[in-house]
Amino acid sequence: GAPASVGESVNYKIVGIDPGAGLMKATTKAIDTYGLEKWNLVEGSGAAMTAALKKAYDKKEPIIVTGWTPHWMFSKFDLKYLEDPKGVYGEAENIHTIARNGLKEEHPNAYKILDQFHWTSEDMGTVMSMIEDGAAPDKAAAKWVEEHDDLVKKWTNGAGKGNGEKLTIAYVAWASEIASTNVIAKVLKDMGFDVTLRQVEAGPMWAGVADGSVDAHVAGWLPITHADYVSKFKGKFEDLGTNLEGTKLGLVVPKYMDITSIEDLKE
Ligand SMILES: C[SH](C)CC(=O)O
Repeated sequence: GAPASVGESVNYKIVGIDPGAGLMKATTKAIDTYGLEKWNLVEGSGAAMTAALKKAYDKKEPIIVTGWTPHWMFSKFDLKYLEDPKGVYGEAENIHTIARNGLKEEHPNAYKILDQFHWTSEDMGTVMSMIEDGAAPDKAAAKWVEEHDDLVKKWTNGAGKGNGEKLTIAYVAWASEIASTNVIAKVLKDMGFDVTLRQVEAGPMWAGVADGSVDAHVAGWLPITHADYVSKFKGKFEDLGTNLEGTKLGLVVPKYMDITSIEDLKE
């Protein structure tokens, strides 16, 4: 019969990640905005999405995933973002460091280090790739910190020692945040803080900072991606500004697929 449409070739499925991610909300909006009524967004996790991507890619099979930059998948696989002519996924965004109210007064040295934490997509990509290549996240972070003493010294500049002060940092198991969270945790530990990392979903990550059970997270995708969490917890956190600039979200496919736009999914 006629060659399968792209929808038929992937059973009208977009392979997503954890439901709390802003990327999932944006993709649900894209399905509606582009009139993709036959399509379904499959919930899962970052790891399940990359596993499905690898499985399809290795067999040169069609697949559409929710993707973001920075991510190691762009260096591992030959991928492209589908054009988003209706601008559902917005423009380039940034990642912010978010602290609980009171952190500055109670842990001024930790606050200063978190406030000064700032690196590039390339830096994050290096750590992400080490982890993807099999390094334990804390070992990859330690190696990167050791090799970037000049930059790390800017983060700790003017901050005193932690003297065993306890800090809890939450994160979601997105490849990007596994990398950044382990790096900042290593720097804080080297400065003498007793750091606990707590892996949670996106909602509980923001809620933890708001209720004070979490001291900070370095996973605030703003201004649009986490806008819902910002409005939900308005006044109950302090935004310390960006720790990384120039992120991107969207639908991602292997370059061997001959579609170029989200519009191409509509038959
Ligand atoms: C999956 S991106 C790292 C962040 C988000 O979509 O909430």
